[in-house]
Amino acid sequence: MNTHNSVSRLELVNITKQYPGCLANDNISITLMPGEIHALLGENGAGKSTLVKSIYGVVSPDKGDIIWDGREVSIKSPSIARDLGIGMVFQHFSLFETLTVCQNIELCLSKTQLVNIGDLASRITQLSEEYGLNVNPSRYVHSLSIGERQRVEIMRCLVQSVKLLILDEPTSVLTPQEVAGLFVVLRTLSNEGCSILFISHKLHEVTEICDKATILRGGKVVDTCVPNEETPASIAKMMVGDLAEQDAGYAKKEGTESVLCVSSLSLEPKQPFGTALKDITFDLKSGEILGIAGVAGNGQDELMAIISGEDERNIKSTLSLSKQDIGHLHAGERRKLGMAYVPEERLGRGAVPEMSLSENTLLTHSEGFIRNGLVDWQSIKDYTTTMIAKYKVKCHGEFSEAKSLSGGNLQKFIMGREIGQNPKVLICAHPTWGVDVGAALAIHQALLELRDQGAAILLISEDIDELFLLADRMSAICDGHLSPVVKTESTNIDQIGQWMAGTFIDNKSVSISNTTPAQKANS
Ligand SMILES: Nc1ncnc2c1ncn2[C@@H]1O[C@H](COP(=O)(O)OP(=O)(O)OP(=O)(O)O)[C@@H](O)[C@H]1O
Repeated sequence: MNTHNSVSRLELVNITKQYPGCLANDNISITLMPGEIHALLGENGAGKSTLVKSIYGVVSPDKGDIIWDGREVSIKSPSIARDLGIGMVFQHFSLFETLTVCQNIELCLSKTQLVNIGDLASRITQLSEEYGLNVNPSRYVHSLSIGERQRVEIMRCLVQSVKLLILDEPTSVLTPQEVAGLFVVLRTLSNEGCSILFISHKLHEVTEICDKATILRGGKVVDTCVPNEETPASIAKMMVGDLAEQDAGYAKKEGTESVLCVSSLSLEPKQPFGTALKDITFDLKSGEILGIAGVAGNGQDELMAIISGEDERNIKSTLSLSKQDIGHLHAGERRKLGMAYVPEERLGRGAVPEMSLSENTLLTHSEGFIRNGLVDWQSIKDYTTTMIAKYKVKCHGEFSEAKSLSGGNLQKFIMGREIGQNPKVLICAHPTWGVDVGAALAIHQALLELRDQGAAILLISEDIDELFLLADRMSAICDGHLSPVVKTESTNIDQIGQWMAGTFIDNKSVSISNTTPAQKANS
């Protein structure tokens, strides 16, 4: 940490925010010095996002003071926050999909900032190289993967020369190499005097990068610590009270008969900057978890969309479920055959923000809740209530709108809703994105139980540690090619890391999209 002077960068004094029926922040006081990297920790629903939204002017606190560079300020809107030098990267990104990266960044800059910057596209390219972000200013946001969108959000803050950068779970969608790259960026910013407020559930990262941590529970500060004097386990204990048992490793299983077969699947991308799938062949067996690792933007989205039926193009017999061709069926028909699906984007694709949790349940449970052509609302409500209890989803009840849930709680709900259907095949991206340690353990166990009951689970993730923990067989995707599929026990992180960079592809001239500088150096 480089504390350039003794005046604090940001001081929060007794911040309090009440939502109907929920005291989200209860008299929270925190001080951040210039250059300090400060972690904000706590289980799902502890009040972290609400607090940082108050700093960024998205939420207005009912009570409390914000002192910025030694003077009291009232941050009534994000533009005021940005003018002060506060930048924020949200859990759910706020980018316009139909605009380019450059246009998106331009939108949040004032006229004066634009004049000072001059040629914005060149500035983005320059910062991209300086910080190793690999952000192309002319690409359309709709063509970018989640990981790439996050880098655009970070770029948006860098362009504005921020003095405080707030990151809400920045690493949950990044590969190990990208996380390492991000940490280099954060350390550089810290050395330049920029303070960083970092929300994360990945405690080993907190102990690695953060100078201080504040732990919230039930909207209150319950503890503070210096992370590198702690262990992930001791911090977890501060967060959730009694220590959640750490994942020590689960027994690997061998699948039985093939349930989902993908054979020689080649497909042009639907989006202009998407990735073509190239001759993908694999089978997913009953009673196994198959993990597919990959750097964001290498065909994962396209593969998930075509398997789930979200991409409605008819791929004929290249896709079969229990020996029945399903390439021509739409998503609802595939669900009826026993397929469930958890997309990586929870708000918007995994759940409709304005609908209640019960209504969201109905959307993906085509079977079971319709009787004689009528919706059986009581059964839907009962099912939703059971899932809320089972996965400890913090909300007011089945009637809560999806958008009122904290990110981790919505993820728990979506996972529970899909697992609860006892699907034959579960296609799932980032199952524990933004979920706290205790809940991640519950989701892991639910996935393993589902596997042990005979379900076939396809896990597509950038979290390589989680893939090694859960998957029985592993593979990697690069530039739309799928690597060989091997037993997890017979491979290691190095090999999968190399496959993620495309070393298995015969044609050496293949372009590796979205690789970080570190990966390029390795490949
Ligand atoms: N707009 C809203 N209306 C009602 N309640 C809300 C609203 N936004 C948040 N809450 C509630 O406030 C509490 C704190 O939510 P917050 O999003 O701050 O938690 P969090 O610590 O960031 O959780 P996570 O780790 O899951 O992101 C939760 O119980 C949440 O349901």
